[in-house]
Amino acid sequence: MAETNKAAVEVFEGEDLAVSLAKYVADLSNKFTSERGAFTVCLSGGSMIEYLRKLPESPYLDSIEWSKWQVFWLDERVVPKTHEDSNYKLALDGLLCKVPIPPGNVYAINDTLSAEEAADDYETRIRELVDKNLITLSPSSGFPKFDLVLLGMGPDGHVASLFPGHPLVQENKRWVTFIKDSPKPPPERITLTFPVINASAYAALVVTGKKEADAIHSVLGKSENPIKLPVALVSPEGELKWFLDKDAASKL
Ligand SMILES: O=C(O)[C@H](O)[C@@H](O)[C@H](O)[C@H](O)COP(=O)(O)O
Repeated sequence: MAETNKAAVEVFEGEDLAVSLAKYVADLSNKFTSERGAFTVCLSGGSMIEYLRKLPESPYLDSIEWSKWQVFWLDERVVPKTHEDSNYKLALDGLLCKVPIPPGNVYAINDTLSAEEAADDYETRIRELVDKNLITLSPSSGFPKFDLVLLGMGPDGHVASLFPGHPLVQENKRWVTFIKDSPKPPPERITLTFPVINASAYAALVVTGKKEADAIHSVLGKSENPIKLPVALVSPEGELKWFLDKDAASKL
């Protein structure tokens, strides 16, 4: 395992990535549920849910204290929850319907609102949970501190719905914001901002595939003039761990 700054980078073959990711998430769930009786997790769309496929299996199905999980989304598409493009639906079908997380602990985006309204609404709901001490604030930045954020990365180096060259990448006041011109369809999305991602206690970046190799090289490889892709701005207060497959790591 290689170390970069505070980040650990591991490259996996075949099933090993999903096996290791499940153990990583389960270990953090045990840590936070025993330390503070809750585990706040932010999910992504894309292939993340597929990579979490070992969690609803033995031994984790029985060993994880699912009732203590509080589930959020890093980003969501502005579509009905039943739509094929919905990140909520993806997580529901692939993970949430298979594990006993109380429905009240699952914070889906309100799909009856416009993008602007849904972003405001999601931020307000996170603020309410901060008031109830379910989510803490980072003492250094004042942004909400999730226990674990699970990030994917697109071939262009985007994370959540923070795309290269888009002004949202610089957002430094809002906790949750919206985009109406996402280069990855569908165009309307809401997303947590970088200060929230970077306040997290733990962050995992799960990246697989040959199309991602150039972006991975630009952020983790040795380059004289590294291009600042959004993924390069992931720098949590806590620990960052990269889970790569051989294709994504092929240019390192
Ligand atoms: O809603 C989305 O589009 C996702 O949340 C998105 O941010 C995703 O995490 C990346 O695009 C990586 O996608 P893959 O894991 O499929 O490469």
